[in-house]
Amino acid sequence: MSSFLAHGDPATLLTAMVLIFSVACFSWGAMAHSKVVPTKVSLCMATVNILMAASLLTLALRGVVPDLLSEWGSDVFSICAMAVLRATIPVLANKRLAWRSGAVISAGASALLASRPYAGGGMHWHAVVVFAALATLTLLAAVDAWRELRTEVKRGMAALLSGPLFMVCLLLSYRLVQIVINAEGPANLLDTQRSNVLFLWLGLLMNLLLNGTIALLVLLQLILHIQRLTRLDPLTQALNRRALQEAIRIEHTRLRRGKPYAVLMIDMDNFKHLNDTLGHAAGDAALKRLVEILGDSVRDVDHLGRCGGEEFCVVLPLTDLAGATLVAERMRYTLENAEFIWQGRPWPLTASFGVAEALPSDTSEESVLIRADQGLFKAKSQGRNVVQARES
Ligand SMILES: Nc1nc2c(ncn2[C@@H]2O[C@H](COP(=O)(O)OP(=O)(O)OP(=O)(O)O)[C@@H](O)[C@H]2O)c(=O)[nH]1
Repeated sequence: MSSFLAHGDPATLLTAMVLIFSVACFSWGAMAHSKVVPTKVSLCMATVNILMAASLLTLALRGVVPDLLSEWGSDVFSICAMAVLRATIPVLANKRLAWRSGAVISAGASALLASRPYAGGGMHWHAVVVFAALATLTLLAAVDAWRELRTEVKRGMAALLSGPLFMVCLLLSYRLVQIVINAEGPANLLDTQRSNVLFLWLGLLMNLLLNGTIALLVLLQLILHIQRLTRLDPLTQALNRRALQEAIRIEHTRLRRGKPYAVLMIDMDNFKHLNDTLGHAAGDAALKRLVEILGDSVRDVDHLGRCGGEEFCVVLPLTDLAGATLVAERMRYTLENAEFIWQGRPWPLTASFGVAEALPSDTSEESVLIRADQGLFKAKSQGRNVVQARES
């Protein structure tokens, strides 16, 4: 394989790379125009490809224009391209551009590159600086991608999706080590030596990997976004009724394998009065505040959802009645003592809670929900702002 890849004309390979960058740039530009993909991401990726193509094209001007414009320009373009790519990764997770580290590394590397002349054996020093900067920037991008992905998908999937970026980083580090160890070795991309041609082939693969990985990450974000839209209540961002039903069904299947669960039914007290006094917008804000407060009392494995109106439900896996009652009591207390201010006017928020645990005799999740509902009804009839547990 490596002997096959070692064949090839560097100029042809570089031309192929420029073509790939141009096509990729056009595709990202088209996506930015269509607004299917977040515009910032597509524009950044179009910029990455323009800069990479510019880096290779500037190299072709060697001998025609002064060194500063050809070699130095080419190096700086490639470093800037990777800096933009690194900055783009957090944008995929709807965060801000991470441009600072890229700007510092690009500026530092550009200054170092300009500090020594390219002519007369200076090539080696410059290659070390370029590959060190590129490898560092790719590592930062890969770590960022891994970190963002870990919060959204399983560990294996995160490794698979951020893997190509780590691979590119390894490739660049390999090239760096090769240059450092072999001080006389080829540091010029137009060199026809076997190791350089092999590196160019890998570089071609690297281009495809970089663009392909980012396209895949964009696709993943779109899928996760659609999933969020179908699973979340648009007002409160708690789970919607359908997602809640699915969660309870799954927990009920686990009950048959000896894994208990409990359910809390929660209803905000005197919500109609709040709506009638402060207005519908205040009611909406109160629902959001309620979810915020309840959300602080649940674990990552719990499922908090909105059943409709001002009624909510929490599914607590691996929890018995006593544990669920404690959680409900903590929620009730926190809500009662939390602040809700609407247009400068404080308003007390309280809720009533019905608690039930799943019993081995429950043929379906419906029985658990009915008991939790009965507990809630009792809590309301006891004067509200109360937790009521139903044993059976
Ligand atoms: N602002 C707002 N109000 C809603 C929403 N969904 C339902 N409501 C209102 O919530 C109110 C529910 O009133 P009730 O069922 O009488 O409940 P309550 O006033 O809390 O009474 P208790 O539960 O007995 O304490 C109704 O006025 C609904 O119009 C919503 O999404 N936003």
